[in-house]
Amino acid sequence: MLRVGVVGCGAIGKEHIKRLNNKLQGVTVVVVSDVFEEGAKTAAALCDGKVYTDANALINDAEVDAIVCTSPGFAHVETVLAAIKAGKPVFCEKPLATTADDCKKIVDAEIASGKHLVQVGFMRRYDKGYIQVKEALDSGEFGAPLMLHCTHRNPEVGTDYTTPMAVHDTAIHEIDCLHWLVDDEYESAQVIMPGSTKYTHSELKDPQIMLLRTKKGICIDVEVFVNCKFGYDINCEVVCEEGVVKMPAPATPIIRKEGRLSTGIETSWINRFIDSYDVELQDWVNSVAKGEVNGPTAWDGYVAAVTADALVRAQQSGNIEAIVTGECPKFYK
Ligand SMILES: NC(=O)c1ccc[n+]([C@@H]2O[C@H](COP(=O)([O-])OP(=O)(O)OC[C@H]3O[C@@H](n4cnc5c(N)ncnc54)[C@H](O)[C@@H]3O)[C@@H](O)[C@H]2O)c1
Ligand SMILES: O[C@H]1[C@H](O)[C@@H](O)[C@H](O)[C@@H](O)[C@H]1O
Repeated sequence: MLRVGVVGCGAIGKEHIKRLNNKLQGVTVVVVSDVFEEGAKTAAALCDGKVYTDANALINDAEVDAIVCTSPGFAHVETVLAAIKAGKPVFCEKPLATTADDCKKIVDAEIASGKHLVQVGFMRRYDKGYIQVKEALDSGEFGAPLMLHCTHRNPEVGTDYTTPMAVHDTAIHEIDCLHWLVDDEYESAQVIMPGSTKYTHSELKDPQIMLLRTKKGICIDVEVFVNCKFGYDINCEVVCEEGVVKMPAPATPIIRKEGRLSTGIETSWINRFIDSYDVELQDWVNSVAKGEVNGPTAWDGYVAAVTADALVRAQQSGNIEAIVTGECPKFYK
């Protein structure tokens, strides 16, 4: 039985504690920590776990075999580096860190440790819909992919959410999964800002159109609209030489009522990707037992952060910005 400690007991921390303890096999949460003690106590009640307010105490607790890091992005680097230092596997929610420099520190520390310890929570690689699109593209039946049209819409975000977060908190999911989908690397980034919705504030331009070009010349547009009001709406359509492949949305009943034909739209990430989180974390638990990392690695987290940095520069400059990640180290091949 893998004994896990969870660092950060907010929204997704509590979701992961429940799934690790009640749904998944071969794992149990024994300790939780949060800088906010009351939050940690509430989460501990979900798993009958021990409580710390200091993440380092949790990481170095002899009862903890592996760590799940679900604190805010800015706090990830410290926890992941401490886990590597302790020689313990760590599943880190996205983003791995909020800057490429911090992700590089994690990559360097993991390579120096000589052990594969870090997995990043890019759960879309485990999503049934994206996997179906990938299988279709990999079959070669549709020819080469030429363009991707994507949307990432949230009903609303908190008032502390700012323009760069549209990249490193939200579009980071597309940044990771789209180049994986088409098996290519990014070359450049650009951001176009339409007029903003009345539901935003002075520190957040919303919506934004993010454009990515890959080395093979594939052009990707991602609409990020985090106060769209109507739902949690994730779409991805790949235009190929010989057809178009569109990701299916999870099915909901089709209703006929009062002269209207309608179907539901998810309103939260919790439900939209609920199956992906289960599959992702079960895969992590299984691979940790074998001393492996099967899912997205620290290098994937670093590549995403370099791309995110270019998009943030593009938000500020209005120009096309280069994306240069360098060669993938042998350790991750
Ligand atoms: N994969 C996904 O779809 C997905 C969905 C939601 C959130 N996330 C990611 O999960 C992380 C947490 O997001 P959330 O929505 O649960 O945030 P949240 O604000 O609800 O929770 C964060 C928690 O961490 C605590 N915290 C802050 N600093 C800490 C520190 N240094 N050490 C320990 N705890 C600390 C806070 O008190 C809070 O309880 C973020 O990185 C976010 O991007 C991923
Ligand atoms: O942390 C959340 C989460 O990653 C969601 O999947 C994304 O849609 C939100 O924009 C982000 O704030």
